[in-house]
Amino acid sequence: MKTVGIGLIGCGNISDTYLKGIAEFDILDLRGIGDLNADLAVAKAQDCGVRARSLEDIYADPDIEIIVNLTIPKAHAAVATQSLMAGKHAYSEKPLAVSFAQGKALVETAAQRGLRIGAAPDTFFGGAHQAARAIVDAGTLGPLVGGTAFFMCPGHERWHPNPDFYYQKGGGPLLDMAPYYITDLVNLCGPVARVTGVATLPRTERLITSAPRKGERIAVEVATHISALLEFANGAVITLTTSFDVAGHKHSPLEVYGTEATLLVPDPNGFGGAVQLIEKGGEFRDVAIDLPYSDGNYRAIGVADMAYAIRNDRPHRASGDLALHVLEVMEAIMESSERGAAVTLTTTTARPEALAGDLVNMKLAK
Ligand SMILES: NC(=O)C1=CN([C@@H]2O[C@H](COP(=O)(O)OP(=O)(O)OC[C@H]3O[C@@H](n4cnc5c(N)ncnc54)[C@H](OP(=O)(O)O)[C@@H]3O)[C@@H](O)[C@H]2O)C=CC1
Ligand SMILES: O=C1CO[C@H](CO)[C@@H](O)[C@@H]1O
Repeated sequence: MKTVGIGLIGCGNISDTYLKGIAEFDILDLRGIGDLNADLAVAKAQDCGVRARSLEDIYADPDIEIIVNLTIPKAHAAVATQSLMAGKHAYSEKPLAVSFAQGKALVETAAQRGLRIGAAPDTFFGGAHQAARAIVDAGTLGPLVGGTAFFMCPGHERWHPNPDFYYQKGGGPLLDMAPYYITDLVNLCGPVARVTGVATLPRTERLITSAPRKGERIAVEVATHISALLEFANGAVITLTTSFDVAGHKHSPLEVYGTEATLLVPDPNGFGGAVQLIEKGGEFRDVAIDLPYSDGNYRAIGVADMAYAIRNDRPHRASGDLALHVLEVMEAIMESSERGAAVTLTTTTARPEALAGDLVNMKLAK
């Protein structure tokens, strides 16, 4: 099958993971990397044995079909729009955009131009999350009733070299981390219909404790502790809390309850981990994970899926519609907090197809 040319824009912290991931999928042909900071792109290219190019050059290259956008959230929409205007399919890191209106415009632009738009997270392709999905699809849980989703930590200024964006519009624990949780929940339970949320901002300033900017302070523009109730279209009600203000906790990342059984799902910011099941009257047991992509970090599999989808003329899974729905859920949580009332969503989305049908010899190859 003809490979798909890839241009990568944004050579910061997460780019190494993508460069490794892109190299793992035969369908992807990386044709160049670029960054606003051209020196950074050159240094990264030298380290990784790839080619640094100017942004203009990447947008203009007819052999590049997909632009992978690893810039900070505030730049996602502009870079994706420019990619689409240059006739390229666009795949962005999460969130799709910093507002629902921006995300909607992107999805519309892609449709008008007959191009694809997609976004991270792609961790739901992971073997553990696909195994959890198979349990739900088999009906083992019975009708879904509810669940919990928790991401809570003391904040990313402890380790990220340039953590400002986590405290600006498009950041905060909700837009930064909830995409993993909400996307996996949609993968398992289907779309969300209505949300209620309460968001707080316990600290207006954060102290960077990571190198090289240790000691600098960041002004906080967004809520950093948010609790929400997600009412799914199928009737399940799931509690979600995301926080950058919690020293530690002992909740599981994701629990899904049905009338017949409870499913424990591992951290959706990863591809693997233990999936556990307890059926009524039984004991917790580990679910066997005999699916691929559970033993490492396969970020960029969503890009590979988009590339195969282009060649095989089928929908891609980490789609613009899915990312837009997730973005609307997050924005609605904030709106609910401001208004003190539940907010009904305007979008819905189909669950992404389970992975098995596109695997050949246990590798994504269709
Ligand atoms: N860090 C992580 O562990 C993970 C991050 N992500 C996501 O990946 C994205 C990037 O994160 P991360 O790598 O940490 O961020 P970084 O800040 O480390 O890197 C982002 C890079 O993008 C560049 N950039 C900003 N705006 C533009 C633009 N308009 N055109 C071209 N380049 C631009 C920045 O340049 P400059 O600094 O000069 O502005 C910077 O070099 C975010 O959406 C984040 O949520 C996802 C998973 C994990
Ligand atoms: O998306 C992300 C994945 O997890 C990291 C923390 O562990 C975040 O910083 C990041 O933005």
